[in-house]
Amino acid sequence: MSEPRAGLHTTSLTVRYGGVVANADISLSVEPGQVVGLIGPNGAGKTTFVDAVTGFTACTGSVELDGQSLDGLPPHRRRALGLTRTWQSGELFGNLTVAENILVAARPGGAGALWRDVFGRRDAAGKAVVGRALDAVGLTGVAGTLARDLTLGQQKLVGVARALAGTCRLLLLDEPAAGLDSNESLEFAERVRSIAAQGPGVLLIDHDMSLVLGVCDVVCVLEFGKPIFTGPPAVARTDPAVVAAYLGAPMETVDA
Ligand SMILES: Nc1ncnc2c1ncn2[C@@H]1O[C@H](COP(=O)(O)OP(=O)(O)OP(=O)(O)O)[C@@H](O)[C@H]1O
Repeated sequence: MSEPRAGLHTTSLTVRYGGVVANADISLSVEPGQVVGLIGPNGAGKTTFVDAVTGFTACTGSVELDGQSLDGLPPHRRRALGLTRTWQSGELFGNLTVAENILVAARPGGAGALWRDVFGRRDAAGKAVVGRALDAVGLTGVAGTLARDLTLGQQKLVGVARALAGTCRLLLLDEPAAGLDSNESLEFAERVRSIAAQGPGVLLIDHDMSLVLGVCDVVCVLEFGKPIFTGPPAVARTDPAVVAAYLGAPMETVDA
């Protein structure tokens, strides 16, 4: 018998919203430790793909994580298996601390545990979860800060920390760099690489092409829900179909 395939694998994933085919026959893999970019024009189907993989929207085809089929599982079961995501809109609770924001998403143990967390009686296990998640995104000393008092860049990182807390085998980042300046974006790229180096595969959606083409091992380009290119960023930069559909002009490679 063959070994189960590690990582995320979709086969012929298709999503229809009425007459709109938002994802058409997408077969994509994200291996452990790999950063894969999913790019394309507005409305190309990127968020739909993340919604389908994470179980928030119905699809046909199949989704597999570390050899296990996720088909038919609700979002919380997929999350428990280590499939985690961020959302396009800033989803932090501004009037909770960073630690509380992380714990409300990651904390097993039901309402009693959550109640203790929110009212400050966090146990050692909860503190360790928060500490590990913040370390992974390089944020220190902010656990007790209210989320609304963080910079936008820090808020984005806390969103990622929240997705990493608990079990994370595959991280899906939906436009995590929107609103970041170029320095914050560079710093964010380093964080993405270091997260992948610790094990989980990362699927990155963003319109910041310097970030995506600089950080990803592979990019998949969608147009009208269909993959038109899957391959190395260096090739995507000048691929005629990618240039015509999305980039507008070939992109120069910039040495770090
Ligand atoms: N819930 C929905 N109901 C109906 N149509 C939808 C729904 N969500 C998305 N769509 C449509 O599906 C297509 C893909 O949208 P999607 O949001 O996945 O694109 P996107 O590539 O993420 O765009 P953006 O870069 O603007 O975030 C679009 O035509 C969109 O209008």
